[in-house]
Amino acid sequence: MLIEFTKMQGLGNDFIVIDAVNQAVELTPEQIRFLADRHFGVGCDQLLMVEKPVSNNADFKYRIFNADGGEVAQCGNGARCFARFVRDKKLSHKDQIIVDTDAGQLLLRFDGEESITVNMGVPRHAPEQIPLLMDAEALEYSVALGAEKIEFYAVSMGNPHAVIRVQDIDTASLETLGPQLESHKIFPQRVNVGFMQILSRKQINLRVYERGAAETLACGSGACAAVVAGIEQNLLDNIVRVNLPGGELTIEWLGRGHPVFMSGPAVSVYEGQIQL
Ligand SMILES: N[C@H](CCC[C@H](N)C(=O)O)C(=O)O
Repeated sequence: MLIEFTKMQGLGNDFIVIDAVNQAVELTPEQIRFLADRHFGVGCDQLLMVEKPVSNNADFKYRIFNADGGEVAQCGNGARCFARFVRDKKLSHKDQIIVDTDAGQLLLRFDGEESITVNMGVPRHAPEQIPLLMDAEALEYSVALGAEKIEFYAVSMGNPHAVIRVQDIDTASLETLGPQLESHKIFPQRVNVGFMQILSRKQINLRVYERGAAETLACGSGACAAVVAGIEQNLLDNIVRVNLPGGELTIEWLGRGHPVFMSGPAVSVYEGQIQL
């Protein structure tokens, strides 16, 4: 099977994007792991499949696969790259695109040439992803990891996130705490782990150890989760600049019951073909 793809990135979070509207593509988890491999394959954090919509009011469906081959329901940086992809490929000329995902519908808007804004939906109450959320009022949870007691905020953006507040992201123990929390038994579907350093009520630094991909240069849904955590704990205002290792995102959230908006860039790097 010859597959045509576009390599894309959003703040260094990188993707293989495949048009599965105009080419018949079915990939096994093993094939996705091969494509994502940075030595033996193309290399990416996630692989995105662009498909025909499932809803009458949507323009497309898009599916997300982590580098470990697992399918997931949400990807913020991927949503922006998806929008750039369908415009560059002339699959849509609209300024606003509705896309079906396994986390519900997303609305994407082009803000001029550089930036794309995604309505990421309302933070979900998802006890199947995060059973702790059954205690809906708790703002913070804790878990013992070795001799340490780790406190975190938990939220689903359609995908599960645990947000740990740290004094300095450069000295945060992502390499140890990331994998330990990612696959901890309190997260039956595993979890993305964000490490948030609050600089002011309008700005944070963030690093994310992603489920199924390890640390990435940026995580859009992780940026949304971190801002929700900060606002819920009355530490942040409604519009926040999130500084990630790969660049900046602007996140806006008006509070419970409201959707989270994420704005940032999306870049096509090169076109490719690969024989599977
Ligand atoms: N690792 C995530 C999927 C990719 C999310 C991230 N790349 C983003 O930009 O939101 C998960 O397993 O839920």
